[in-house]
Amino acid sequence: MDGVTVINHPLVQHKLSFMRRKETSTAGFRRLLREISTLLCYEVTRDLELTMETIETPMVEMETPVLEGKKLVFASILRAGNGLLEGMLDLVPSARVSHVGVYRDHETLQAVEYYFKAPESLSERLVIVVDPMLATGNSSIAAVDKLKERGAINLRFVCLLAAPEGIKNFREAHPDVHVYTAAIDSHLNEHGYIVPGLGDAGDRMYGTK
Ligand SMILES: O=P(O)(O)OC[C@H]1O[C@H](OP(=O)(O)OP(=O)(O)O)[C@H](O)[C@@H]1O
Ligand SMILES: O=c1cc[nH]c(=O)[nH]1
Ligand SMILES: [Mg+2]
Repeated sequence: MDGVTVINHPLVQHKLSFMRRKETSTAGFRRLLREISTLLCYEVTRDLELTMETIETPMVEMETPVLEGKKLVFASILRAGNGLLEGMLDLVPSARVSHVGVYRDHETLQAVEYYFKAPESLSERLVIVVDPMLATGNSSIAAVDKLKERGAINLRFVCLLAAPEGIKNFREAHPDVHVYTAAIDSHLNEHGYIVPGLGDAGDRMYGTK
């Protein structure tokens, strides 16, 4: 599918299967999400530009590659995005972080914004937006709208599960933003939940209902 990468690494698929199981505990779900996010981070950053830098090893001077440009930004869509954020920061500890507070109204399925904070100079940084679930796409579309409004121009979106409806809506709204997901599920049910899915990611992470 154009503009969408499915990350089918065996470890990602294995961990995702455990996250889907309804008997997986809150602690287990959180741990798996953190583990899986490091693998997703590895994939979403695999084509980052490098530049050569001169360093001295204990033996000699050498030219060696380092990441080019300003520190990247992880933009977490609250709350559930924080589960992906933590593992990504394990891998890229110097990244900047943006928090985008958006929840989905249960009746209308529209995104309701309640918080936004981002580092300076978004326009000069790669912004990797993270949220485990892409269902209708309303939340991620609203989050990317907001980040673009604040200057972001180079964005990628990473999730765990996507519904075909959400991918279509998101790609129509933001054709310039590549989507990375561990799986594309069958459909949305009448309440806007992904089927077969894994339930409500935020509730499963934090033990709320
Ligand atoms: O694509 P959509 O139809 O917008 O649905 C996906 C959104 O729903 C969930 O958040 P939720 O509203 O449950 O908020 P939470 O993370 O605080 O639980 C999920 O983490 C996404 O942000
Ligand atoms: O299946 C879904 C849909 C939206 N949000 C979730 O957490 N799960
Ligand atoms: Mg939720």
